[in-house]
Formats: sequence, structure tokens, C-alpha cells
Amino acid sequence: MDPENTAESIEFPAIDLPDEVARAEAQRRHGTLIKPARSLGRLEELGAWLAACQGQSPPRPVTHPRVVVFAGDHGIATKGVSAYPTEVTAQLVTAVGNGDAAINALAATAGAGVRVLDLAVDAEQPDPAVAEFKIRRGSGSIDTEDALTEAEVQAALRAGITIADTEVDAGADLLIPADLGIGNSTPSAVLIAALTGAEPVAVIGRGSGIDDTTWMRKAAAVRDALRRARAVYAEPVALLRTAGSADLAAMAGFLAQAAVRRTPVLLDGLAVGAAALLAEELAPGARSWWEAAHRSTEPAHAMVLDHLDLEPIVDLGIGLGEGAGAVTALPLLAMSARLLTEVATHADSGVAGPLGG
Ligand SMILES: Cc1cc2ncn([C@H]3O[C@H](COP(=O)(O)O)[C@@H](O)[C@H]3O)c2cc1C
Ligand SMILES: O=C(O)c1cccnc1
Repeated sequence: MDPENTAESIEFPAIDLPDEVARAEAQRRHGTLIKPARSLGRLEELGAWLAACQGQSPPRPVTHPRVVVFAGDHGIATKGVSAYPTEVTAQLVTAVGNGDAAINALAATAGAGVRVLDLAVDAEQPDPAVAEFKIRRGSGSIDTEDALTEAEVQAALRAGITIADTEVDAGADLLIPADLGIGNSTPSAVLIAALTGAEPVAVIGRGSGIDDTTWMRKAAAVRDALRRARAVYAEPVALLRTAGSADLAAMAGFLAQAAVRRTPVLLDGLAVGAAALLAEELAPGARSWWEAAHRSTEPAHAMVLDHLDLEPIVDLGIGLGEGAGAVTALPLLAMSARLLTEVATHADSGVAGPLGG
């Protein structure tokens, strides 16, 4: 037997739904507060979702949200599909570690901790402080070769599970997976096309800001990768091996494990969206533990939201990755929880209810 195929396959347990009794209780409570019924719109739904995830209404405030940045390089980036050179990935890992990136400023404002991990950065000298879960140096160039071996997919999924477990065990009460890696919008687009049935041309966006010539190369790369992956569209592990990457596989494991651990997740943009499609295949029902924080400017992201039947909370024209879009929704989540604990009821405040109520 091929030793690469002997790795024990990951099987996720059946995913429980969040607590629908707590959700209904939060919705009922909203109807008793001193405001017209349903007048706080999506904030009411978010508070009820948090209550359902926590299994209690009113929900506790989210006090330990954590952003985990999954960094990795992609062989396909050497084929000229990005606006930036591949060295930028390692430089950005350092920048995030130093607190200098966009995600650091946004997360600090929202009160979220940030952890960056090198899953597959292609650096001569990786930073050992972030390389505990490193699978390999760069994933394969998916237009002509597999991204990973079978054993590497399993190792990456397992890494994602361990990372989620470590965060939850350390007290994280909301998780935000995030991506970093030059070229990652190409495998993300391929996975999204494979799993949603979207036309290849419809999933190819401008990524890091590519020009028309680069877009044409990216289109060719996506087409070639989809052709290589066609036979395994319905097999999530084989799809990650053929057309994914170590960072995306780890993110998928992380997203599925967050659901296993009954921990709410805010989804970010394109790459997280691709990983989320895989996680829902690997652990059906995991999506009920996630909210789509934002709608990215990348066209394929809308297909992810459609496919998972998730409605984005905000739409700020963000097309970055890094978890940037996801953390912008954190203050809204905080508001949604606080409404359920701090707003008075008609009965307690003496404010009259509706006529005929
Ligand atoms: C300075 C910089 C910071 C970023 N932060 C996130 N991305 C995002 O853009 C990259 C994907 O786009 P593409 O597939 O076109 O390379 C990834 O690094 C992703 O995390 C960045 C990209 C750059 C250049
Ligand atoms: O929206 C995203 O997530 C995105 C957009 C461009 C590049 N990387 C990520």
C-alpha cells in the first residue's frame, strides 16, 4: 500500500444544532423590550444566534474573541496570478506578529486577540515562534500538480482541529479564522467553483489587485486546476489534496472543530469562504455555528454565501482577507448581546406596550 495513503482519515462527529430553545427565548425576550417588535432587525437575530450557540438566554457578552491567521504559500503564485511576489507572505507573517497589519488595528479596536500561524509559508528560515503546525514549504502548483499528499491533507486537518481545541480550551468564546498567503485567491476560487458549480470565469476576481494580463493567467490557472480536480469534486479530502493547500485544509479542520466544540464563528472573505464550503462537506451542519460577518468584493464570495445560505452582516467594500472583514462585525455582535441584557422590558419599566397588546 502506498505509505502516503495510510494516514488515518479524520472523521468528524455528527454536529449538533445550536440550542433552539435558547434562540426562541432570546427572540421572545426581544418582544418584551421597550421598543416595537422586531425593530432592531438583524441585531435581534444575532443576539438570538449567540444565545443559541451558548445555550443560554440572554447570552453572555463575547469577552475572548480570537482571530487565528492561517498563513501559507501557493505554488501557483509562481505562475504570475498575483499582483505581489511570494516573499510578501513571510513578510506579512512578521508584520502581523509585530502588530503592524490591518488586522491588528481592526482587532485591537474590536478587542480581539490575534494569533498568526505558518502552515506552509515558503521561507528559507521560518520563524519558529509561529511554525508549530507547519506542514510544508508552499503547497503544490495546482494547475499541474497536487497541492498536497493525502497524508499532508490529514495532517493539516488535524492541525486545524488542534488549533481550534487549543483556542477553546484557553477560553476563546468566538473564533475568527483568517487567511494570509500570496496567490491564495486562486485555489480559493477553484474550490468554490468545484463545490458550488459556478462557471470558472465567474469565480475569478481581482485578488490583491491584479491587472487584465494577470487576470488572464489566473483564468487559465483556474481552468487547468478545475480540469485536474474534476473527478474529485464530490470528495472533500481529495479535493483539498488536488486543488487546495495546507492553510486552507487547516482552516477547514478548524471551522469544523469550532462547530464540534459548540463555539460561534464569524466568517471572513474569500479564502475562509472556500474553507467553509469544505468544512460543511466534512462536518454537515457546521454552518449553523457560523455567521457571515461580511460580503467581500470578490465575486466568488457571494457564491459561498448563497451556497451556505448565509446573509452577510456588513458590506463595507472590503476585499482583503486577513480576517479584516470578519472583525468589523464584532462590535455589532457585542451590541446584539447587550441589548438582551440591558434593555428594560415593558413590564419592568412601566413603559406601556402596544395598543391592543
Ligand atoms: C500587502 C498585502 C496584505 C494582504 N493581506 C491579505 N492579503 C490577501 O491577498 C492575498 C491573496 O490575493 P492574491 O491571490 O491576488 O495574491 C493573500 O495574501 C490574502 O491574504 C494581502 C495581500 C497583500 C499584497
Ligand atoms: O475578500 C477577500 O477575502 C480577499 C480579497 C482579495 C484578496 N484576498 C482576499
